[in-house]
Amino acid sequence: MHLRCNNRNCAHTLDLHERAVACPKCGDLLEVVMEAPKQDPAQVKRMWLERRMSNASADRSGVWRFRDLLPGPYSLEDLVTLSEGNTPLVHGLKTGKSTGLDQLFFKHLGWNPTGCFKDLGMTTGMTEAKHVGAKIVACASTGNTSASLAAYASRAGLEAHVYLPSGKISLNKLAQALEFGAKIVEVDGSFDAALDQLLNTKNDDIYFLNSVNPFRVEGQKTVIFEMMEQLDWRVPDVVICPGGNLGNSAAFSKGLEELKEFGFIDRLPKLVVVQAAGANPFAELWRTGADELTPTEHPETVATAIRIGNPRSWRKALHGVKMTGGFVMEVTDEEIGEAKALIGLDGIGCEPASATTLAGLRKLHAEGKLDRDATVVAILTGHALKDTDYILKAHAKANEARLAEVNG
Ligand SMILES: Cc1ncc(COP(=O)(O)O)c(C=O)c1O
Ligand SMILES: N[C@@H](CCOP(=O)(O)O)C(=O)O
Repeated sequence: MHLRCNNRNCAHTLDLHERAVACPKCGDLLEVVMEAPKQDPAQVKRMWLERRMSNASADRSGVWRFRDLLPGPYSLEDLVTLSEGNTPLVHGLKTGKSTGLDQLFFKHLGWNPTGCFKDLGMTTGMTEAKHVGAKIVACASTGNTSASLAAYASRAGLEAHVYLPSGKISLNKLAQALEFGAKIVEVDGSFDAALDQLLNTKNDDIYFLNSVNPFRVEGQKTVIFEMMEQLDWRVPDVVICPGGNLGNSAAFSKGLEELKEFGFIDRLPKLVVVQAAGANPFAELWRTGADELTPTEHPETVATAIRIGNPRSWRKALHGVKMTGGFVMEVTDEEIGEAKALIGLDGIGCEPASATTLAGLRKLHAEGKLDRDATVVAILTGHALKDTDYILKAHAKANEARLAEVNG
């Protein structure tokens, strides 16, 4: 197992535990090159399931029970874990009807310890940070990464610094970062500016834990392993997820590629990535077929988690979308709001960014592009209570409209 530059023309390799987030030769992102497990896929699948029944801390984690396809080896006592993962696949009822799909499932990653998928990448990233002797861990964030980093850092006994676009993140997420003891650095400008500022910080004591860190991607790819297990290894037709900084899309692509390469599955679902229309550089790249991504200078959307103009993992994500025969699309804030309300009425709930998935599916259905018999897994990335301000404002607006109707 080692690190390799993601640029196939460079393919520079580094030792697995070298502390780098970019290739020292060409500056592209790095990835962990995984080796096939020693046992055959059927044996590994059985082992993964059996671990769910075990009481050992490493096995209770819905990330580390897949450790045969994760970086390591780490001593099991050294894993920084909060028993993340093991999130359900929930059948979409009203939401299914609204998309004409009988087999619509939500993989709800918002039901993780800090209410977001970031925990899956943070357990692997923080374990590696501890392994290489880091003292300070840091990230830029639209809110969720900072909450998760803060929680896992306190679990690991490390100092957490979080760089946040001032006044631009949900207070619920800020409250989490404070609760878990992070040091807050407010940055004037967008998330992209905050990430630039952090990445340009010349401080060797700081260990970066945004999804540009390949160890984050490793944990997040286990979503695919768990989803396949829950579907009894029947490959769905579509996996649809929101696109912000594109760490998740990159991770899902890697998870799918490894399962296919190592003989766990024999075909791939289409990976569909949905962006908000006001923060859509990846959707634009897809639409125009350009070779390079042009960042959106002033990204704007109600879905603050994906208010991102310069997604760093776009090359990895593009590889995955192309490899699976998928595509990239965008939805408006209004469409996000309608979809979010429907997910709420299904008794599930999610934060605005997550609702891009259902909004995308509703759009595809309206265009006649969804097959009723298709099995579709929509990835919900954050819990409903992550952005209560959005919910209260949306309901105040709905009440005003109702009152206006009653009063003629
Ligand atoms: C709730 C939520 N959904 C979606 C995303 C987008 O994920 P990614 O940045 O991995 O594309 C983020 C953060 O970026 C998020 O916090
Ligand atoms: N939505 C994210 C943005 C950056 O996340 P990362 O996964 O690239 O670290 C957040 O919550 O900050």
